Amino acid sequence: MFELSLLCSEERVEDLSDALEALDALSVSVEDADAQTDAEQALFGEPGMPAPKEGWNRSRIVALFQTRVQAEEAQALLQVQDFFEGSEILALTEVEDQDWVRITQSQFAPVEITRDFWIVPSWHEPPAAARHCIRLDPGLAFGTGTHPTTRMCLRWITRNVDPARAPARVLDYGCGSGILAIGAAKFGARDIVAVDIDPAAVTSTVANAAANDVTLQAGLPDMAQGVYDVVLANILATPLKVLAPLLCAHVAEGGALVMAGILERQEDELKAAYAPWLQLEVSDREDGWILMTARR
Ligand SMILES: C[S@@+](CC[C@H](N)C(=O)[O-])C[C@H]1O[C@@H](n2cnc3c(N)ncnc32)[C@H](O)[C@@H]1O
Repeated sequence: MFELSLLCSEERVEDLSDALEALDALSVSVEDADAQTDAEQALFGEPGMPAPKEGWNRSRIVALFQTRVQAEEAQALLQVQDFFEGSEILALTEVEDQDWVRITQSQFAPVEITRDFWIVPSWHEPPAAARHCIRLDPGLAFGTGTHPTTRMCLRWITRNVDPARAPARVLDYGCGSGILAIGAAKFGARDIVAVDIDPAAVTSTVANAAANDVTLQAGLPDMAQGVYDVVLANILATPLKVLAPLLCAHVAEGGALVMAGILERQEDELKAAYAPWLQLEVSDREDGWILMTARR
């Protein structure tokens, strides 16, 4: 492929971008020509909202073409347009073919939860020390083991779900990728329900469970019925407060509630919200996040 880049003022960005698209560019991107210098301008936008400005004072437009002929034709045609005045061609260069799959995959290394428990993408060999291992690829749903909240829940599982004891009934409420439910299975839980309000998370959980030879039931929150020995909920403080009566009602006598997604400064408000049912305590901390647990 071939990349044509040009420099223009903010007023010319729209006309030139439209023209490049009309000339069969595969993609057109606009960036600050002064990025990484003292003259760099910060433009802040909200996802899904129109850009705050069409471009920067000095904008660099980069258009990608399938062939050199297309890129050269576009360059020649643009240069004779009146709206090209004041702009300049920066370069026309060939873009090397890249193995994007390999480049993307190389960014995801195995994640260590404890010395012998790892989250390992399918394209990696498990580390030699990994006695327990979850095979998980980054996908649409949250939960690849890289977030402190997920890691704290998994560490709790390693310490408290015991393969030698009776099969534990576990509820993963807000399962995302299903990582906690699968982690519980790896440590001996045998009766596992994983629920999420996001149907894409349910799909992801089913696929990840199958890839790990784990049997569980996954579905929307209504699937959670009755009481469980362990209730895991890594959501966020506000929904956790709203869910307090529901989550507590799912904790069996002698069972444990394990919650993450809570910032250190939210400890007291969570304790107060759960006080009518359970006494929460902080049992782990990482990067400003806390793990709050309670026993019935
Ligand atoms: C932070 S992710 C946690 C994913 C995974 N359990 C982990 O520990 O990495 C929170 C998940 O909770 C789900 N969620 C948010 N509010 C929920 C609610 N009220 N009921 C059920 N699931 C909810 C989200 O869709 C998301 O998948």
